[in-house]
Amino acid sequence: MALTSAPLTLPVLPLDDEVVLPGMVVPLDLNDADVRAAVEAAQAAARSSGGSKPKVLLVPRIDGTYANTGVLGTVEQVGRLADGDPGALIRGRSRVRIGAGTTGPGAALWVEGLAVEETVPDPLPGSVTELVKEYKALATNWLKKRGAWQVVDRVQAIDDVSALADNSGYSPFLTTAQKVELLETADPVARLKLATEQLREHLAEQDVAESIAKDVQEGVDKQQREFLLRRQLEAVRKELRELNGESEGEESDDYRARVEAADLPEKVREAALKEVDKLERSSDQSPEGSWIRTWLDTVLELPWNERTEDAYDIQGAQAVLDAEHSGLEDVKERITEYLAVRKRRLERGLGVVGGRRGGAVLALVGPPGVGKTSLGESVAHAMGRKFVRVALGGVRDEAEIRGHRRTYVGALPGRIVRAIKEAGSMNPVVLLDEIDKVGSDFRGDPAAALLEVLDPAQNHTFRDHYLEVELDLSDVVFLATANVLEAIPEALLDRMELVRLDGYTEDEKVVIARDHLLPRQLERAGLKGDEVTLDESALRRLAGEYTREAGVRNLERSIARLLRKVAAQHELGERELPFTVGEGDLRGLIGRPHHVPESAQDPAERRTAVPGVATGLAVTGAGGDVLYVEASLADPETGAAGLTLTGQLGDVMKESAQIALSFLRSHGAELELPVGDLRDRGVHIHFPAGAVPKDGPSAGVTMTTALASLLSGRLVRTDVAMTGEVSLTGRVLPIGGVKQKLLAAHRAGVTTVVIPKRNEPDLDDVPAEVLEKLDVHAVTDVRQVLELALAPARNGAAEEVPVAA
Ligand SMILES: Nc1ncnc2c1ncn2[C@@H]1O[C@H](COP(=O)(O)OP(=O)(O)OP(=O)(O)O)[C@@H](O)[C@H]1O
Repeated sequence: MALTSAPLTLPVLPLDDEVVLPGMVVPLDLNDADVRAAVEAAQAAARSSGGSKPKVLLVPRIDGTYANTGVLGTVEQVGRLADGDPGALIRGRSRVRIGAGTTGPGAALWVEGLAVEETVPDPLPGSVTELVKEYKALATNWLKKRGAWQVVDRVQAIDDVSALADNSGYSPFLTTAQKVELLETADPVARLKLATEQLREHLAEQDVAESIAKDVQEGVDKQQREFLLRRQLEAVRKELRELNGESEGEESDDYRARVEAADLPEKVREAALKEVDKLERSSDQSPEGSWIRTWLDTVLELPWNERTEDAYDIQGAQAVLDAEHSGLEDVKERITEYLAVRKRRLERGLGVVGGRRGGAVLALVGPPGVGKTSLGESVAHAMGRKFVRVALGGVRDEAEIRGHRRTYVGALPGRIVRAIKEAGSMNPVVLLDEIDKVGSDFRGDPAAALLEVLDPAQNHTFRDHYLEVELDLSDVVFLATANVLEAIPEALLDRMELVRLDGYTEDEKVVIARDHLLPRQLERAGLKGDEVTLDESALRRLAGEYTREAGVRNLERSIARLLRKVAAQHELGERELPFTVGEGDLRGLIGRPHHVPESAQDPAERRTAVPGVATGLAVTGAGGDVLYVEASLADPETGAAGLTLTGQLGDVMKESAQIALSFLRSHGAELELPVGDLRDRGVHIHFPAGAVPKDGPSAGVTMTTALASLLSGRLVRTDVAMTGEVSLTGRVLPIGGVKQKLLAAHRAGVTTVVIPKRNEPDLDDVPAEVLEKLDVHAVTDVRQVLELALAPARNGAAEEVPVAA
C-alpha cells in the first residue's frame, strides 16, 4: 500500500452514523443541508473544470466526529427519490485519507486528501484464494437464508479481493463501528479477513438464536397439543360414561387427585404421579391402563405413614403371654427376654440388632399344634402391634416373596408387601409360617429373598419387583415357625434365634384344654361357660386315647366334636343342661378311642406278639412317635439271599440296617444266635406306616433288636421302646430329639425306655412328671439293649420263626 503524491481537493459529504464503502451506490436526500451543500459544491467544481462527474468526499461522522478516512464518491444522477424528495445517486469509488481543510466554491466544507493505493499480490497466494472461497461460501449461505437469491450470483462473480471485502458494506447486521473498521483497513487482504470474521460470527449467533427459538417453539407446541388432547380425551371419556349410564359421581377413577391427597413419601409420590401420567395417556380399554390402576391401588393402599405405638411395658407383655398360653415357661421367658433386650436397645438408640448373629428373628421350632402360630399372635398382642401371618409352605418361586416384575401378565406384589398391606401399619409383627417348607427350583431361590427381608442391613430399602419403590421393613418384627429344624435353609438359620417347643405332656394338655381350648370351643358351639363341663378324667382320656400327637390340635378338634354332639342332643331334647362329661360318657358321644396303648391291648393282638418285631422311638414332622420294626428271614429254598429293606427309608437308615446285620453276623456267635441263617437266607426288614418317608441313624438299636429277636425266637418286651445309633462294634451312639421321643413313649403307654448313655444330659429337659412314669436306661453297648428288651426264651421258640411269604 502506498499513497499517491497528487492531493485531491474535495467537498465533504458527512454521513451521520452511516458508512459507504467503495463500490456501493447510495441515494442521498438533497433536503439535507449538508448533502445539498456538498453536491452543489461538487457540481460547481465540475462545471469549472469541465466535463467529468462531480466528485464528493463521503466521510462518516460518528457522534459528530469525522473518521480519518473517506470515500471518493461521484454524483451519478440528480432527480427524485422513491418518496418524491429531491435526491442524488452517489457511487463510492475509492478510499481517500483526509488531510488539511481548504477552500472551494459553495457552502460546503473542503478538504485535501490523498488517494489510498491498494496492492493485491499477483498471483494470489493459496491462503488468499481459500479466504476468497470461504467468504463467498459464508456470504452465499447468509444470502440464501435471507432469500436474496439474485444477489448470490453477483457476489460469486466478484473476483477482486478488495471489492469483495467492500461488498460487506451492504451487510445490514454490521454495526457502524464495524463498517468504519472495514473502511479504515486499507490492506485488501486484511480487510477481507476482517469481513469474513464478521460474517462468520454473525452466522454463528444466528444459529444459536435460531435453535433456541426452535426449541421454545417446539415446547410450546407440545404443551398445547398435550393440553388439547387431554381435553379431548376427557370429553370422550365423559361421553362414554354417559353412554354406559354411569353418573359423574361414580368417577372414583381420579387417580391424580387421590395421589395428591394421599400422604405418600416423596419418592413414592413421584413414581405414582409418573404412572398417573401414563394412565391418562392410555385408553380406558387398554390392558396397560388396568395394570397401572392395579398398581396405583396397591401403592395407595399401603400404610406408608401408619405406625402403631409400641406398648413397651415388659411386665404387661409377660402378663399377656401368660394369659394366652399355659405352660411353655421357658419359651415365654425367652420371648420376654427378647422383648426386654429390644426395648433397651431402642431406648439407647442402638437399633434392633447387634451383629449378624444378633438374633433379629425369633424362630419357633416344633411339631404341629404346639402353639407356634398362636404364640406369634401373642407376641403381637404383648407389643401392641398388628399381626400378620405369611404362609410359606410350598413356596418355590422367588417371586412369591419379592413379587413379579410388572411386565408379567397378572403380576402381583410379593407376600411381604401384601402382608404389610394387610397389617395396615409399617411396624407389624410378621410371622413367617413354615419357613422350613420353602424350597428352591428353577424359579429362583425364595430363601435368598427372605434373607434380604430379614437382614437389618438391607431391609430398610426392600425392593419388591412389582412395587418398584423402596419399602422400609426395618421396623417390622419378624418371627418364624418351623416343624423341622434340619429343613431350614442354612443361611436363614444363621439369622435366627431358635426357640424349641417339643410338645406337651398329658398333664399339660389337660391344663391347656381346660383353660383355653374348652372355653373357646364352648363359645363356638354357642354354649355358655357353665352349661357343659368336662371333668379331668374325660380330658385325660381325650388327650391320651382319642388323640396321639405332640401338640393339641386334634385334642381341640375332639373337644369341638364332643361339644357339637352335646349341643345337638340338647336341641333334640335328649339331654338336660348343665351337663358334666365324665370319662364314661366319651364313648357314647364320640365313639371308641383310636389310640389305645399297646400295653392295653390283648397280648395276642400286640404287634410284638411275634419274634422279630421291636419298638423304636423316632422324631417326625409331627413330633415324637413310636414306630415298629419288623424283620423276617426268607425260605432258604426259594427266597433270594441278601438284605431287603422296605418302608420308604432314606440312605442313612439303609446304612444303619447294613450295620445292624454286619454286627450280628460278626458277633452273633458270642450272643448265642444262629447266625448261619443270616448268611444263607435273605433278610427282610420293614418299617410299617410304609407310606411315610423315614431317615436317620437312630433306629440302629431297634433294628438290631428286631433281628436278634428273630434269630433267637425270643419276643421283644411290649413295654420297652428304644432309640440309639449302633456302630459296627456294637457301641450305642447318641441321637437327637430325646425330649420329643420320651414324650411320645409316655403317650404310647411305654414304661421302659432305652437311650444312649451320652444322651443322659438331655433328660434335664424332659418334664419331671414324664420321667417319673418312665424307667429310663442309659446304655453304651447294644448287648445291654438286647438284655433289657428281649423276653426270656420259651421252649421250642425256634420253631416259631416266621417265614416271609
Ligand atoms: N400352651 C398353650 N396354651 C394355650 N393354647 C395353646 C397352647 N399351645 C397350643 N395352643 C392352642 O392350640 C392351637 C394350635 O396351635 P397353633 O395353630 O398355634 O399350632 P402351631 O404350632 O402353629 O401348628 P402348625 O405348625 O401346624 O402351624 C391353637 O388354637 C393354640 O391356641
